[in-house]
Amino acid sequence: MASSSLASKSDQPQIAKFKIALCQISVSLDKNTNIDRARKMIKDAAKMGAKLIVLPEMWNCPYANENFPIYAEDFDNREFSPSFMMLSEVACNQGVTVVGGSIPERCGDRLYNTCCVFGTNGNLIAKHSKIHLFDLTGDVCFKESDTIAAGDQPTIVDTDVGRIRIGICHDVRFPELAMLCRERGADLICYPGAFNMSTGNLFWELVQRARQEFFAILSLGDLLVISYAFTDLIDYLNYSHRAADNQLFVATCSPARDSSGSYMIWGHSTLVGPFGEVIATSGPEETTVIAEIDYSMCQLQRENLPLEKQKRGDIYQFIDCTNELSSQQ
Ligand SMILES: NC(=O)CCC(=O)C(=O)O
Repeated sequence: MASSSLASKSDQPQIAKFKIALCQISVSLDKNTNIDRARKMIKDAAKMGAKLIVLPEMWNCPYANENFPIYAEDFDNREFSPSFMMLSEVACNQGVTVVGGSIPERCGDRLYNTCCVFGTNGNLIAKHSKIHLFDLTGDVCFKESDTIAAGDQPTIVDTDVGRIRIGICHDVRFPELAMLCRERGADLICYPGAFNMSTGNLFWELVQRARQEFFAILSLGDLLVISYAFTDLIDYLNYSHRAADNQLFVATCSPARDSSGSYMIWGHSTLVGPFGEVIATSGPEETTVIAEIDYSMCQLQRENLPLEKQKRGDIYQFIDCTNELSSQQ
C-alpha cells in the first residue's frame, strides 16, 4: 500500500485520458443518509463513465468541531466504520478509484481528518490525514485543532488512473506540498475541501481587483495571470495557482452549501488544468461535476513553458545580510 508514502518518479503507471467526477454532496445531520447519498452519487458517476471519483471533506458529518467525535470511525474496527466500508464496497462493485473525501478518524484517543483512497478492487491504497489544520480568527472563528490532530506525512499514491497526490482543504494554501507532488511525478492533486463563505469572499475581492488591474496588461507573458483573473471560481484562486505553478491538474471537491449550518460552505467543486484554466465547475448546490483529464496536456504545457528548466534554484534563498549591512555603515 502506498499509504502516506512518496513513490519514486520512474514507477508511475501510464494512463492518457479518463473522466473524473467530483461529488458535491449535500451533507445532513443524519450519517446514514449521508452514506446513502454518497453511495448513490458514486454509482451514478460510475454509470456516466467516471473512472476516478472524489468526495468532499467531512462528507459524513456537517463540518463542526462538536460533530467530529460523534461521527468518527475507527478504521481498524470495520464493523463500526460504515462510511469506510461503503467506500470500499462501491469502489469494488463499480470498478472505480475512489478518493473518499474525508471523515473524522478515531485513532486511540485522537481524531484525525482523514481521506481514504480505494483502488478498483476495493482495497485501501492510501490514507492521508490533513496536515495543516484550519484555525481561523476574525469575522469567522474556527479552530479545527480543538478536536483534530494534524497528520504529519504527505501522500502520493499510484492508482489505475495515474499517480495522485492528496491534500485536504487548508493543505492547499501551502505550495511546498504541491511542488513536492510535481517532483515525484504526480500529474493530479485532489483536494477534498470545505471552504466557507468568509474565506470565499476574501478571494472574490482579491480577484475582482486583479481583474481590473490585469485588463490593462495584455502581453503574452501575463496570460497565466489573466486566466486566474478571468475565473469565476474566486475562492479557488489557490487551486489555479497550484495547478499553473506546477503544470498539473488540480481537483477540488466540496460539500454542497447548507445555509442552516453554523459553518456555511462555499461549494464550487472544480477541476483546474495545467494552464491554470478552469475546466469544469459547479455552483453551491448538490451536484456532480464530471470532466475529462488528459495528462498529455501537462506534457504540452511543460514543453511550451519549461518552468522546471527555467527555475533558478541557486537564487531562491533568503540570505541574512544584517551583519553585512551594519558593518558597511
Ligand atoms: N476546511 C478548511 O480547511 C477550510 C480552509 C479555508 O477555508 C481556508 O481559507 O484555508
